Amino acid sequence: MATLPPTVTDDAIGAEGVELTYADGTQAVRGIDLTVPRGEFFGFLGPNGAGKTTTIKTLVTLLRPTAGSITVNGFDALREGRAVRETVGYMAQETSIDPELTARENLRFACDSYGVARSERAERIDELLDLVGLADVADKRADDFSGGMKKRLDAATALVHRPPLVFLDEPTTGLDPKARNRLWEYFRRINERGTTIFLTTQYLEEADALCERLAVILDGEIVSEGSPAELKREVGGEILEVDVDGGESDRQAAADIARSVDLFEADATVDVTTEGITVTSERARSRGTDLLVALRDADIAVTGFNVRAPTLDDVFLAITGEHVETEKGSEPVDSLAADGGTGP
Ligand SMILES: Nc1ncnc2c1ncn2[C@@H]1O[C@H](COP(=O)(O)OP(=O)(O)OP(=O)(O)O)[C@@H](O)[C@H]1O
Repeated sequence: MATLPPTVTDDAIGAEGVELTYADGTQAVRGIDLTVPRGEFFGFLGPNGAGKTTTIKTLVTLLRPTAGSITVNGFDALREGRAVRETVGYMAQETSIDPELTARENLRFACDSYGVARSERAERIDELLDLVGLADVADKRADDFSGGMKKRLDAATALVHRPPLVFLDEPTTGLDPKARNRLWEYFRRINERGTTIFLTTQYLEEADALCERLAVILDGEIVSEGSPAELKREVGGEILEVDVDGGESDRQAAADIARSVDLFEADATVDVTTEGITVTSERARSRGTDLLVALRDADIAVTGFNVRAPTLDDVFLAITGEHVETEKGSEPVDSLAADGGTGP
């Protein structure tokens, strides 16, 4: 591991009142307080443009905050930027690997950049190739790799100096589920070795599967924080989904009935969806059939009915008023076949 100062706190990241306003006046980050304990797998969620990447860039000292204080691995990000950079790994959204070089050469180059001692390089590189399942293709050019393999190599280059804290900015965007799952395995493994992980992702099931704790950022401010289970509890009950035959006016009429009948608590939420309505309520399960009766009495044809526990997507919807956008309009860059066959 990279050397930490002798008087480190138990926190990998401590940020207070951090603000970042770009030169054109865009207030991307507006007063963020954040604590990430050492060893935690932490997730940072938010819609596009909410300020996730800007926050990461201030934490890794690529951007200087307009206000506030940041401590990373016990170092002051404003006064000890170099020490911060030496003790963190950063996997940016844009790949940092050189397609002309082999996997091994890319890692050698990263060792050079991070000043890894020559005597340690060969062993370190072999260990990382093994960790991310690229040992078999170590001497092939990265250009021939699938999207998933490139991302794994990219993650490995962020780890050559054995940083105790790694920032992963949307590391699985555009990958198919199989390649994504494979990366999750490696991230879990890195975390189990004691590395603190700060992850941003647009895939809520990814955050749910990996993260011990999450913060949601909206318009440059953290609006919610907690474990995935805590955030789901905040949604307030279960989700009753009712599919309704007919058009928008029928769905609207169904929603009006759900709001007017005395079945659900006052703060239950009723939303119109493309298929019908959803009711988020502590009584979703116990009063669901009563709602069906009320809808039938109003001559509204119900074609489907389901009660389920909230997901992080429901959390996101409740907090931001929108579902998470996933692919940003792009096709997955990976394919099942292209990612197979290497590593464990
Ligand atoms: N160099 C820049 N100059 C001016 N404004 C910027 C710059 N970079 C980002 N922004 C703006 O700052 C805000 C936050 O952007 P940021 O990239 O941090 O969000 P994000 O949550 O990471 O979004 P995404 O998921 O799309 O990457 C946005 O309004 C964005 O347009």
